[in-house]
Amino acid sequence: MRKLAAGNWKMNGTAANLTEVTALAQAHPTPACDVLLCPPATLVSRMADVARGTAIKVGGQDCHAKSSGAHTGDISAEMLLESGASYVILGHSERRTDHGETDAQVQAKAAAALAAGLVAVVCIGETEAERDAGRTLDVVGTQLHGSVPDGATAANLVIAYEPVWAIGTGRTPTLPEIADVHAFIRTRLTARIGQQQAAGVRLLYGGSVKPSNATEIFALPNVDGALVGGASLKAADFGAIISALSAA
Ligand SMILES: O=C(CO)COP(=O)(O)O
Repeated sequence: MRKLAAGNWKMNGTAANLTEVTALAQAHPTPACDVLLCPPATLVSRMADVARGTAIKVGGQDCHAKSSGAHTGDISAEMLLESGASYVILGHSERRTDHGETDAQVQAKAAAALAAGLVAVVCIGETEAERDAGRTLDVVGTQLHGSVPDGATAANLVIAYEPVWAIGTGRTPTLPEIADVHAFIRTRLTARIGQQQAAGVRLLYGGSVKPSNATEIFALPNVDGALVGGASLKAADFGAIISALSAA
């Protein structure tokens, strides 16, 4: 499978930051992995223009489950596609927290993304309290089961395991802990969509991935890339992560 280095710019970036995309494309003209950047919705179209003809793919950070209608402030999967996106992040823990998104809503959004022809990057992960209570696999399994839509395949689904307590904190699980959760996700995905498809779904780790820890994380079995927040904003940092993944 072709691995995936995905950047989530979250609510960061204006047109001035698109110089980072140009720099990244120049530094990595033919990466040995897929490269994705997900800017705020306001920048999707312009980033897609900048990235056209390069190895960089562009994605959204959320979409509505419906393709159009009276939903002020929302955007649909079809709109993202038309803007030049080929991926969309769904069910990020910040969406689940800030907007109360449930597994059922994430699943409906993911179904809409697949129907529109986007690749859905479905995010799952436990809180610190859930990990401390020994409930990590229980929580991750429930989120996975509830969030993956029917019709998901290796080609249209990516899963990002992002422990909530590791996001933006500089803390990460231990390497064996990451490997355990990823193996569990692969097993559960196999039960959900079958061995052939599940084997090809990219499982990303996310949460405080940096150039300094990327190589050891990418060496783990069932880690097929990363979903990177803060370190995706600068071409130098994200480029180093792309190099680490390309070498893995
Ligand atoms: O939430 C994340 C990516 O979606 C991870 O963010 P950080 O890499 O900033 O910890």
